[in-house]
Amino acid sequence: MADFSSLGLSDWLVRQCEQLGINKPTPVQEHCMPAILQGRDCLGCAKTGSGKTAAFVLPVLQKLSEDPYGIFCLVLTPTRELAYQIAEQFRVLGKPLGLKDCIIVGGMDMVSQALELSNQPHVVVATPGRLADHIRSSNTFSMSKIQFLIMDEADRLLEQGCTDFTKDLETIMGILPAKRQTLLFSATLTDTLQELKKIAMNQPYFWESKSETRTVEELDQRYILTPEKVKDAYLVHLIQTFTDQHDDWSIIIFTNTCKNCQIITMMLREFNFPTISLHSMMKQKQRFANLAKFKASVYKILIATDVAARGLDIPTVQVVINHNTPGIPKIYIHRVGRTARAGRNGVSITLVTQYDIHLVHSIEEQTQTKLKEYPVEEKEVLKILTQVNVTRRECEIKLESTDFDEKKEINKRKQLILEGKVHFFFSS
Ligand SMILES: Nc1ncnc2c1ncn2[C@@H]1O[C@H](COP(=O)(O)OP(=O)(O)OP(=O)(O)O)[C@@H](O)[C@H]1O
Repeated sequence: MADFSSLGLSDWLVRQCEQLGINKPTPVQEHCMPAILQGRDCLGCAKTGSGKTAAFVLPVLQKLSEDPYGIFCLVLTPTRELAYQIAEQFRVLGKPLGLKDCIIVGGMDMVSQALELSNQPHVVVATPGRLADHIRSSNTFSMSKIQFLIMDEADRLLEQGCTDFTKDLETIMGILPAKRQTLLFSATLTDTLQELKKIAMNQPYFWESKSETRTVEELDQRYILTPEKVKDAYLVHLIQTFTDQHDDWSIIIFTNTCKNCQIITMMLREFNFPTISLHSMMKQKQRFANLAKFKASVYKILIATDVAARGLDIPTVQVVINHNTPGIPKIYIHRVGRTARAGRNGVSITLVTQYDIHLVHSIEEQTQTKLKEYPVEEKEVLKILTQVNVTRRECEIKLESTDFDEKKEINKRKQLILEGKVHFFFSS
């Protein structure tokens, strides 16, 4: 198997990798890095936790060290937390270079970001919306000489989901030079491959990990069939069992809405579980603070919406619980990919109601994996059912007495105004 030197990396970068325990290239690194170093565009599709970030960070740092200037590289990514994580990889691996990076994401102060942008950082890591805002509102920085455009979670950036990046991407592409290298990475590129090939036009090198399944072998994928009303009791029972058995485990629980995320967090706290939440209705500083506390294992349980489904790399996460069955198999692949990363083992448990069975079938079809039933002592679950449901109801009432729904409405309207769909702030 190749080592990093034989792939074309300089000794200083190989040493940096070794310091981080990155000794042998993973397949996505082994295949994509030489192509990138040769100056080709690259589309890399490899499973979750397989080292895609280093597959683009390392060759960019290598090229940057040969001809350092700012702004050399732009990385786009769909979520703010992911932008910080990617910037950190650049910073740690690029330390000997004195790398200057700059993170441009929504929810943070725009003035200080503008100042940082004008200081010509080597690498800018951004979410599309905020970067497009800067481009529209200021002329104090130029990206006309960037050598690399990287889209991490590229399929998400291009798909027209609830957050549609199309307009912002058009604005960004408008200021980038045509002569550049474009690198696109994701665990789920194939659905949007044709669109992505239009962005990476420079004879793109395409690499996809060959495997029968789309999830990693180290992941034990389970389901529990449950009536809707018993879901929370199963959840409490599962967490109780895991925390009784393991001191060092962290758990991520994915929920379908911000409100549900908030209620489940409140409910689990009533049962004295060390729980913290992450969703888009929270202030950005709070989001970062909560994630940092979870990463540091101050809190062992993170309740999150799909804002945390992609890319986050937290090695202590041993269990992912899907409180709802994801309607889109791709979302399932990213959610369960928060565990069993970099060769570690992990378990995912999806709570499935009778109305979700067809969703499980399409997940199984897409991932080419059969989910196995997770054995649970039903008697134990039924013992706590009433207490759990009463606690949940109490939490719902508590949340209703706050301005949570009102805030949600205001956020929605702000979004519509920003998208130009409404031109004034009306009151209902
Ligand atoms: N060659 C390597 N050897 C060992 N560990 C590695 C190697 N390359 C990367 N890693 C580690 O593997 C973990 C997962 O890498 P990374 O976050 O880049 O995965 P990914 O492929 O981007 O996953 P996702 O699709 O979920 O975003 C990280 O902690 C990273 O430091």
